[in-house]
Amino acid sequence: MNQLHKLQEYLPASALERKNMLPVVSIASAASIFFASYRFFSSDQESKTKYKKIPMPGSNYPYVGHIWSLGELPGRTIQKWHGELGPLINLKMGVKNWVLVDDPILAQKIFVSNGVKTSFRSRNVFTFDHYSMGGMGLAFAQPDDRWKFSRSAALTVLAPKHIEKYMPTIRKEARDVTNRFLESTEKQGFCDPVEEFKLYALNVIFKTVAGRSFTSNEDPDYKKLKRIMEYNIKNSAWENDLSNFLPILSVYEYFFGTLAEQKAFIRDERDPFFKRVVEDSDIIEGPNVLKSLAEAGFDLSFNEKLVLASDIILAAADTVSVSMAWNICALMHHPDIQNKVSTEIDEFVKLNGQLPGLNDKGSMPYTMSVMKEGLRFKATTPLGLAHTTREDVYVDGYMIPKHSAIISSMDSMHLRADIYPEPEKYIPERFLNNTKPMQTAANGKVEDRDHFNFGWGRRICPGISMAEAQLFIALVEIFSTCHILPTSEGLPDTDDAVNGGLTAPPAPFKAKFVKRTDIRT
Ligand code: HEM
Repeated sequence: MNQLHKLQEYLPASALERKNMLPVVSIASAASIFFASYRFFSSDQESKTKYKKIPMPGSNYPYVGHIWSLGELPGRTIQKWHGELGPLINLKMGVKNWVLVDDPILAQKIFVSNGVKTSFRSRNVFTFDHYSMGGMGLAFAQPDDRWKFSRSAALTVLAPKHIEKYMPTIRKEARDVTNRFLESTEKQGFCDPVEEFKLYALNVIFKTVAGRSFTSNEDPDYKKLKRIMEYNIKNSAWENDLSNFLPILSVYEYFFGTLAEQKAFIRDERDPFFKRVVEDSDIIEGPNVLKSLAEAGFDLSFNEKLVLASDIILAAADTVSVSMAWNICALMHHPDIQNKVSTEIDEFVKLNGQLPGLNDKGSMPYTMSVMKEGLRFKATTPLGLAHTTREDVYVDGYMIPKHSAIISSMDSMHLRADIYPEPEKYIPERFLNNTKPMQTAANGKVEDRDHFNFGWGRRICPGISMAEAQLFIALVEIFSTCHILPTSEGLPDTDDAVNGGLTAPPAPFKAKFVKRTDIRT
């Protein structure tokens, strides 16, 4: 249960009506709001009145603002609010100001044209102080010189030419997960794609970063790493950082006990595990990202390497496994589309005598389109990773006050009918005219982007090519060998998602992976 759920149990929405609030809570909260208001309103008052007001949804309770109204899947609620109020909306999240955008052109202006002002991260105790050891690594560091150095290191070692080195690993893991699907279906009549893709994604990224992999999801080290990953993803989400939004709650830290527990988790679980990863990476045979850093001339301290390794594994594993699981969930509803992918692969094999590899993506437009449509159909991170601004930002007649979190509403952006006709339908053909590599599309003109899952500007995901390699090769391995069928329980519900913290995976579902008998050679 996250902090928000705990608090909502104690304080249901009805208790938040102004008349019901305890005076003491009111006074303390009012003090917090005053403090926050001072920060917002210290922005140039005069210029503020000249700018268009950013619409705000009505369900805004006293003191807590919109926190209570976001629901179990905030991305969905926010999508509804965008539908009612337009491409830019303003939420009051306790003392924090959130501005959300679902129009890519406007997002480009905010995150890219104003990138110098809008590339900060919020400074949370867990992510900044504990997880990133005071701003090391990439994901939660502020965009200072240290971050720039780590980012350039990551971009170098994750560039396509380096990824070539990891292709045998990706291929092997994709084959292994396919075999596990088939075996599990044979043994018990079904398999669990959400869980199996976790092992696939963690194995690939752990082998890439640290040179090691796991043989099964019973391996104690695998269980430990999975726990570290899940804990970090969950605790990096705003729902577990409530005292940042409602400072009054820091008084009640004992109520949650979360900060102390988070600090202990990093100290007692994350750090020892990753200390070993960094130490072993030098002596383990074969290529790995940590070795490549030194080979490419990036001299990072031990702790910088530890946080960077943790960042890459954390950012890569959950996102890739969630994206794959959603795509399979959608494809189960479309046997015709599965067949088209299989046919494209068969034709490639007939011509070339082998399965397509990374450099053959150009000959596989339909498979590329399926990969992209999977990412569009269900956004991996419904709210991306929030940026913050330290100065007022002026865009299209609006003023975004300094210290606001700026969020790309991924769910909503990917379901805009003006960009993606019939957005609720899974139609890979919509990408047949845009099959360029996702890295190229993401860094090109905004009008030519395929989708927006990898975020924006200076903080755009540095792992796009690695993600593409894993998603593409997994599709190739699976559909060169299998059909995916529903079990007797029926098809999975493509609307049934789970709040996983930063990501929103599909609710667990069962599938039958059956060996193809129609392979055309
Ligand atoms: C489908 C897979 C993936 C998705 C959807 C995804 C999405 C994202 C998003 C939305 C961000 C935040 C961008 C922003 O702030 O605007 C991000 C950041 C990041 N991603 Fe990915 N990612 C994926 C895979 C990967 C992989 C495979 C790696 C590494 C091998 C990776 C490494 C990172 C890192 C280190 C950051 C932090 C960058 C920074 O703050 O400077 N990601 N990713």
